[in-house]
Amino acid sequence: ALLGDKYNVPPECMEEVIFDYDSPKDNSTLNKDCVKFVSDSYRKLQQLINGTDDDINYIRSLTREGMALLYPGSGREKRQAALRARRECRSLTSEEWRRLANAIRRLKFDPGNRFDTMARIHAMPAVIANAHDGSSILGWHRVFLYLFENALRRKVPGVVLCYWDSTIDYLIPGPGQAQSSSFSHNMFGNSRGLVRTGPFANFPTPWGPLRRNFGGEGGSLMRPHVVDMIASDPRIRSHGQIVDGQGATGFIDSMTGQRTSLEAEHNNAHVAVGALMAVIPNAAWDPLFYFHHCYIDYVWQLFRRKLRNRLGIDPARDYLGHGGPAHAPNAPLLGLIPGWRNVHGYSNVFTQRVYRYHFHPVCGNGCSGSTRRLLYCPGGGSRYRRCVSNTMPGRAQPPALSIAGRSAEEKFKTVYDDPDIAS
Ligand SMILES: N[C@@H](CC1=CC(=O)C(=O)C=C1)C(=O)O
Repeated sequence: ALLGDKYNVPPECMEEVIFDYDSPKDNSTLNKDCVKFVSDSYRKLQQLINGTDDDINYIRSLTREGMALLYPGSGREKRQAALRARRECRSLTSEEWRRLANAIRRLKFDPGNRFDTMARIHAMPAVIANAHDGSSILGWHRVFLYLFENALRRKVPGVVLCYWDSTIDYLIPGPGQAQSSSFSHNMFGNSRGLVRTGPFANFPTPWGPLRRNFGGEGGSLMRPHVVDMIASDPRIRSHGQIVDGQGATGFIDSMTGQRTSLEAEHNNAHVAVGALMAVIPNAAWDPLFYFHHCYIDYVWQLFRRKLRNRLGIDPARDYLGHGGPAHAPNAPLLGLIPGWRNVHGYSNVFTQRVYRYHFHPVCGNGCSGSTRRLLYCPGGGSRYRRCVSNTMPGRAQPPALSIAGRSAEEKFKTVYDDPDIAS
């Protein structure tokens, strides 16, 4: 378990990290060295993210709460709740989506603007180096999404993040991706220019009102066959093949013969959305960032599940440290939970104790039970045939799958064994 790990917070200091040592009642009983360890960690964090006292107090309470949820059994936590179920955003009911979008709006517009506090963590130079272009990208963003989700749940109890499976938009035939129902007022808002529709319309950012530039800067949405390879091809069996950075190898995309990785595909989707999303220090100001990263975390979970169930490899022990010193296994996981090292982002604890994923929308699960007519099943093929995004009314395209989508499904149709992913 993580708690006993020699690189973690000293086990005798867990109480101090998790619980509020500032309260007079508790303070007398705490180990003074641990109190120092914790306050030093937060002081460093404050310098790192250039935060105000107010920011840092907020992050401090968020990380404490996060630790207490991750480690039930330390005595004072609530009874363990059911795992949060993260789903594809378009399969939420209108009411579920409204509540989630509202939580994001409140995080942004309630006093304190914690939405921007979180975005600034992702933007700091040392964090950028730790969280991109190497092994730690996956774990760093997993922990970040977890804290962000907890922040949303403080605004609207019970909300759970959803993921944007952009392969569903990729599969729109012809040039219709920018008119995908993802970019309607019902979902993420328009894909080009100032975002004027949907719940994030006119979101203020340090670079002016939120804008997107879909398709204007190159890139590509997530490609279905690449996701299917990561999820199921037994030759992709090491984290070194799905991240970038020094020492990482990637894998050969069977369709193009080019080398790629999950990280590279993820970059391409950032660039496809364009504007703020295309630039690392700006990206987390577009709420789409969180839905896209939730999908990357989902695909990582498919990969982890393959490692464990099909290849007998514990994903938590496959932290390889590609990408240079900031990605070394025991280098600090910056900007998040004090005392954590990069390896801790690969822990199994999140999907064992906090959340699980619903399988992405395919014909065999009724497009994940979606009722909002944002998706359709193209018919034919196996039950794992992906649902496809509708385009906005009046701009409908004839339903047909791209060649890439169809051949990938034929090749990998038997490999998704259990449509609902427990851990
Ligand atoms: N800068 C990356 C894309 C990108 C990656 C990120 O992780 C991000 O947050 C924002 C953008 C590229 O050009 O390929």
